[in-house]
Amino acid sequence: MIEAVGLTKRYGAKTAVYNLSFQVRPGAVTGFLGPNGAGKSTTMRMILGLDRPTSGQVTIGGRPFRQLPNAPRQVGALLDAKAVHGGRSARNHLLSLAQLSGIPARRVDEVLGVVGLHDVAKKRSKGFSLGMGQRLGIAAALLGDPQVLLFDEPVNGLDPEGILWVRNLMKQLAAEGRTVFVSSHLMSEMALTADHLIVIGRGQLMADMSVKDFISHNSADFARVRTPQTEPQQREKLLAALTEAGGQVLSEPDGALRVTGLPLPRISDVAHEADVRLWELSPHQASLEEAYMRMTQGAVDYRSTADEKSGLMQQPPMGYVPPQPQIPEVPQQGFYAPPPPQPGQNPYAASVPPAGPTAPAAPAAPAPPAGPPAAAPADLTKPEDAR
Ligand SMILES: Nc1ncnc2c1ncn2[C@@H]1O[C@H](COP(=O)(O)OP(=O)(O)OP(=O)(O)O)[C@@H](O)[C@H]1O
Repeated sequence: MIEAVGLTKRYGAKTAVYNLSFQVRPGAVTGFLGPNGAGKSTTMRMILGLDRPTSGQVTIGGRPFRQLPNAPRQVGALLDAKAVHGGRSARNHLLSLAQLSGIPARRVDEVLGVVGLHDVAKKRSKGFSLGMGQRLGIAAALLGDPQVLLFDEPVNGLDPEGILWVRNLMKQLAAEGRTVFVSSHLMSEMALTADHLIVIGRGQLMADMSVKDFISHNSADFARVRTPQTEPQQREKLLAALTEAGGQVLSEPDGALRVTGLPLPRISDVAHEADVRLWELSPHQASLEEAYMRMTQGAVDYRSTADEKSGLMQQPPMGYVPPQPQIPEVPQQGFYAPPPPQPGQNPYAASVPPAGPTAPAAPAAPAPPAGPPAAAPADLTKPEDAR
């Protein structure tokens, strides 16, 4: 087991890891998640005795790494796949590591086979692709057949087949009773690989729970509700009415309201009672990636801004009509989100047929008036919120 207690690391004025306490247990894959710069690599380096904590401590099986007898036989790690002497062949690189730890040479051939590098074992590693380098790093971690394994972003640079291979390897190592600690910044990958999650942001613990719990806490259903953009007071009225009715209401960046805790028919009733017109009422399910981003959004170091293309914008040619998004028709039982109407149009005169198996066929809708079609965002008819 890996155990961190009050782990803190400062580099001058920069606090990379702050007061981090967690346990990584054997027999499970524990995902270590956090955005870029969250402190994952720093934590891993401290676990491996490569960086000294400013305060706190971290132990493996009750001892700091540097006090473990024959540590390479107990702990294997992939930290930086590029930390290889490029002039050496894959086999020679592993052989030199094996000799340092008293590991027999035949083990080198075994691990080369496990990671699929047998055929290129004699090639110099400087010619290796990123994915091959990752495989070589994983081979080095497996060399001593250790009980504790740490992998820092092991799927970086791997193709889909390689990613699946790493995923299965992690699971297999955990099923053999080993402690497997794997960092990533991708929630989607960890949801498929890990049993347990430790999430950090700006060096601090944000979540420590099983993947199952993370999913059940964070993939709740919610409704998106939109009122006419031209009448902001309607939105405020609805927000107050929904809160009063017991809903939890959050504002979305595009002005819509995200409502949890109230079923869609109740939201419709509340809006009707408050005399608020709705332009959208649609069911959604929060994705795990989104839940993770919400959790860590205040802890992101690098944020992009919109590219204003100062002085570089080209005028579209005369007569250019921008392509309109194709909106797939995904019927939602009983609900649909009509596109925002154009000024002067009736928002409910759209040609969407009523949903439900017994609904009569809708009469053919009249052709829309000439002019630009309504710019409906593609998410309006999606069952899940993919943004
Ligand atoms: N040697 C160092 N000197 C100064 N600052 C450092 C040093 N190492 C890391 N940091 C800073 O500490 C913070 C945490 O870095 P770290 O590499 O641990 O994050 P990470 O979660 O592994 O990020 P990434 O996913 O981008 O690799 C960052 O702000 C980084 O700039």
